[in-house]
Amino acid sequence: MKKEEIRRRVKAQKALLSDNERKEAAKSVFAVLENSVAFLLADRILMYHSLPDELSTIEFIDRWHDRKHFFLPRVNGVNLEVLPYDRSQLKYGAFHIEEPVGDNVEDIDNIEMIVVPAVAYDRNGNRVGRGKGYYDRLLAGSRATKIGVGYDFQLVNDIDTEPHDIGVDIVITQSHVITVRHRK
Ligand SMILES: Nc1nc2c(c(=O)[nH]1)N(C=O)[C@@H](CNc1ccc(C(=O)N[C@@H](CCC(=O)O)C(=O)O)cc1)CN2
Ligand SMILES: Nc1ncnc2c1ncn2[C@@H]1O[C@H](COP(=O)(O)OP(=O)(O)OP(=O)(O)O)[C@@H](O)[C@H]1O
Repeated sequence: MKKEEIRRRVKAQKALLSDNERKEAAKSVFAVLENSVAFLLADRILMYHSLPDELSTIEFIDRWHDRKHFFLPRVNGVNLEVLPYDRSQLKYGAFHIEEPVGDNVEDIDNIEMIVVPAVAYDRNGNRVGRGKGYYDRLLAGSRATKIGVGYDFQLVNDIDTEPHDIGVDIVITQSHVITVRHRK
């Protein structure tokens, strides 16, 4: 399926969710994540600070921030920078997403796990984002374990990929956990 078509469909399905469905989905997806070997082994983890239409990461970050080193992305022009998460030091940035402040930019090589937001994933770990290529550019330089999380309907049958697309290693939704094989 074409990326534009996927974006349109997922947006329509998100609009139908109740607050309770949103809450329950985030709870169960992050419960799977926190019990995964990959998460238990990782200390330095790049999360995303959720937008209202994404699985909420707020409760999860709150729960674990004393025990893991969390990082968040910050938009800088066409690129994402990675900075340490500090709850008291967040500011609304581009796209009205809360981002870290300061100049403590982390080298992406030091990140062991990345929870990658997306509009949709398929069973081969391909992803469709919001169409600006931020994560494709960031992930191109990283060997971290990449985890995609989303609602069940964000797992789609197949995604038309382009050469610059970088996929994820694991996809977690409420009803599915997919470990992608044969990734480069
Ligand atoms: N929570 C979160 N943080 C993130 C991302 C993300 O997808 N989710 N990003 C992932 O790249 C980067 C920010 N990129 C973004 C790109 C577009 C839109 C956005 O709201 N797009 C509108 C379309 C508006 C427009 O075209 O300008 C939309 O999707 O409806 C948001 C974030 C970095 N941080
Ligand atoms: N590694 C890269 N280097 C330069 N440009 C890139 C790279 N990856 C993607 N782009 C550009 O970014 C634009 C958006 O790509 P695409 O539609 O695949 O984004 P996306 O995967 O949906 O978004 P995101 O990665 O932000 O979640 C494309 O025009 C593409 O040319």
